[in-house]
Amino acid sequence: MSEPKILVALDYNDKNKALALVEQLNPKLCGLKVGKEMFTLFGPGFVKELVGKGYNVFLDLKFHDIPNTVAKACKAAAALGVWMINVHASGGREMMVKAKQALHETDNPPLLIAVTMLTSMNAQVFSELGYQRNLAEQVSHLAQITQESGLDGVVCSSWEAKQLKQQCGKDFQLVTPGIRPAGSDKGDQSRIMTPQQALEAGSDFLVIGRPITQAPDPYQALCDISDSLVSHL
Ligand SMILES: O=c1ccn([C@@H]2O[C@H](COP(=O)(O)O)[C@@H](O)[C@H]2O)c(=O)[nH]1
Repeated sequence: MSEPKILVALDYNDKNKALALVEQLNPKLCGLKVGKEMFTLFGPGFVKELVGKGYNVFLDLKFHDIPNTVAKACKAAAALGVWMINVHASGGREMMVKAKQALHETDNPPLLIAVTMLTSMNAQVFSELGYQRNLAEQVSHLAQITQESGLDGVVCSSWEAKQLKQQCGKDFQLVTPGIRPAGSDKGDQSRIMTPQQALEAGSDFLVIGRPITQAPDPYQALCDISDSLVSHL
C-alpha cells in the first residue's frame, strides 16, 4: 500500500493538544511532521512516542551547519526511528554527501531530503538576498546539487514541482509545504497551491499545518482534504 500523501505539521506549543489530535488520526490517513517548536519544547521523547504509534514521522529540523556537525546530527535523528529528516541544500554538496554517508552507517536510515528555498519566500524577499538566478532557477539549481549528492528529494513549493519532476525524475521525492485549501488563510506562506493543484503539479507529499491544526475541528479538516484528493491519487 502506498504511503499517505498528507503530512500534518504538528506545530503546537501544547503537547496534549497535539496528542489529542494524533489520537483521532491513524497512520494510514497521514504522516506527522515534528518541527523546531515541538522538538525544542518536548524533545526526542515526543518524537519517539509518535514513532511508537506507527506513524511515518518527518523530523523537520532543517540542519544547516558544517559537514561534520550535520552528519552527526543526522545520525542522532535516525536513531529516533523517524521516516524522514532534512538539511538545508544551501549547506552545500560536502555537507549533504557527509550527511547521507552518516545515514548509511545506521540500521534503519530515514529518507534524507534538502530544503531548497522556503515556501514563505517571494520574489521580492528573494531578490534582497542577492542571488544571481531567479527564485525558480535557484530552486532548480539546489535540487540538482541535492540529487548529485545522493539525497532522496527536496522540500520545495508546489510552484516548482512540475519543473523538478521533469528535471530530477519521478523517484526524486518532492515534499511541498505552502498548501492551502481554497479559501483558507495564507498566513506567512507565499508560494502556495491547493492540495489538488499540488498533487497535479507533481508533489509527492503535502505538508499541511495550520489549515488543519487551527481549524475548529482539525480531524474533520484533515478528512475533508484527504477526501478531496481521492480522485487525484
Ligand atoms: O519551505 C518550507 C519548509 C518547511 N515549512 C514547514 O511546513 C509547515 C507548514 O505549515 P503551515 O501551517 O501549513 O504553513 C511548517 O511547519 C513550516 O515550518 C514550510 O512551511 N516551508
